[in-house]
Amino acid sequence: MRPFDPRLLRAAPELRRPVAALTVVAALQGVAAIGLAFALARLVVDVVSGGDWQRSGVWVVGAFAARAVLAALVDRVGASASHRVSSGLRRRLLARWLAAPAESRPDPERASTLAVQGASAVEPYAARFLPALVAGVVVPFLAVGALVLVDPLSALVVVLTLPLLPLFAALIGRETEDDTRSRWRALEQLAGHFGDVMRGLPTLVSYGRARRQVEVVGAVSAQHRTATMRTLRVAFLSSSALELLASISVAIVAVTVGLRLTHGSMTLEAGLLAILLAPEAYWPIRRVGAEFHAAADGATAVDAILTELAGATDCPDATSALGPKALPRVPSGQSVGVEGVGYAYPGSERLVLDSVSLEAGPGLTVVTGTSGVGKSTLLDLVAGLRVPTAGRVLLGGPVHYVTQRPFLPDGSIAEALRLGSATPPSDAELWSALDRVGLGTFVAGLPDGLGTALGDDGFGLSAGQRTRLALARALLSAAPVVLLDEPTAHLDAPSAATVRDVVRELARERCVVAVTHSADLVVVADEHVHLTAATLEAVPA
Ligand SMILES: Nc1ncnc2c1ncn2[C@@H]1O[C@H](COP(=O)(O)OP(=O)(O)OP(=O)(O)O)[C@@H](O)[C@H]1O
Repeated sequence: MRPFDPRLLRAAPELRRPVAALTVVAALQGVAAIGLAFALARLVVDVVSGGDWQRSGVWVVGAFAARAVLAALVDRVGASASHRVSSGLRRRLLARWLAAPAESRPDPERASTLAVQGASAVEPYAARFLPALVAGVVVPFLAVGALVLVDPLSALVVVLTLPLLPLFAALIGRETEDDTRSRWRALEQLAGHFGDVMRGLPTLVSYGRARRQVEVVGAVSAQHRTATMRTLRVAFLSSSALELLASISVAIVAVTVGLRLTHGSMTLEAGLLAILLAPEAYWPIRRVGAEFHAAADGATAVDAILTELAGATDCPDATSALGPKALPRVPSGQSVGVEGVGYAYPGSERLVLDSVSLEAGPGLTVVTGTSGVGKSTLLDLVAGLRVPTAGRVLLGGPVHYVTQRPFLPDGSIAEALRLGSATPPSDAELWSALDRVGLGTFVAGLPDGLGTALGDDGFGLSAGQRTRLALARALLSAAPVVLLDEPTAHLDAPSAATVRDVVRELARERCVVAVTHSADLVVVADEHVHLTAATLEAVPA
């Protein structure tokens, strides 16, 4: 866990300007702090000696005002940079995961922890810790420089004691590192377990096992709480240690100044200046220590996010980087070629597919096979979502893939339908596609029609309605290759017949490969291939 990782400036270019601005503002803050010390010392001397104290008073007020304005500026720059950085990192993480084949994506718990809490944890890091770090590097140099001119002996005391602060901070920081990591692990576990429980809640309730899960979630939360308390303890200890060290150092300066004032070997103004300037050298470093603990999660998250992004290829936007583009093309637009493909899931030696070959041209090709034989895996490979361990996939053009559980975004029905089209279809086209899949009357009967909001992942629709909505989306897309995974699953007989007609219609001008268990769909297919444990066999019509 490094206080600052230069990779962050490469991975989040939106941070470069704020960091440059913060460096300039930190230098100005240093100048204002030194100016304030000079003005205060002058004011005291003027008051004591009966000089022009009003003029020094104006300087003091001016320096205070400048410090306040600069502090507000730091807060503003930090706050706006933090929002831009966290959303930028989140966007890049998602683009990376969408562009990568399924095998090289992190598991869902890690992905959600990184993209949600991880990216958010970067906000205090960018908004508070980075400004403190920049000030911690710039201001002490200016303060010591001014002190050298005013009182070299005090400057020597500061130069000798100042390095102890970062040294102590680094030693305590090493302790924090393990605690913060274990806190993140506990958080990932908690997020993953909680997600699993929520998904499986209906099953758990029906088997009477829900109560047990409350205990398990409680135990994982307790682990997270213990790790958090440990981190906080170290943070408080660190702040106190740095505070004590800085106070002792300033006290040494004050004692040497006091002795020299008593002996008359130093003027009152120089003595006051030395006592006022010395803390200016320590406080920025103390603040770095305090903010580092507040932003320790952010530093760990930055490290994890940058490591994750380091595996990224150049992918300007998520959709364009999806698999099929990268795959070799076959001459005809509406065709798919699978040549000797083999596939084993990550972490498993077992080949789900072994030397499978398939050629599909314009028209409807259905793939059948017993449950679990690898049909969906084959479609994932053709869609480019997974990378074959052997052989290759050739594609005629962009692919539109309707999975068994199609994704519907949290938005309106119109947005869900327009998701798969490069040029957004008109409302009339949306209605026509809905009519063709038999959903026109249902959507027209909804209070907001096409504008009706769907919940996350199509919440509010039945499984069959979701499948038909996804099929309407396939109709609206211009992709010459359409892959369908069990398009007639979850449908009653009349709806299945409607979907069969739509699939046939799709197959008139495109290459449609449909995985199915439905004999009715097999009957209307142009080609039928049957996947057995290790191979695909053409079935005569
Ligand atoms: N994420 C995964 N990790 C490991 N193994 C998997 C994973 N997904 C599927 N499998 C295994 O791969 C094999 C093929 O699964 P696949 O979903 O492709 O079968 P399928 O023929 O489509 O089945 P169905 O007709 O029931 O949908 C199965 O034996 C399954 O256990």
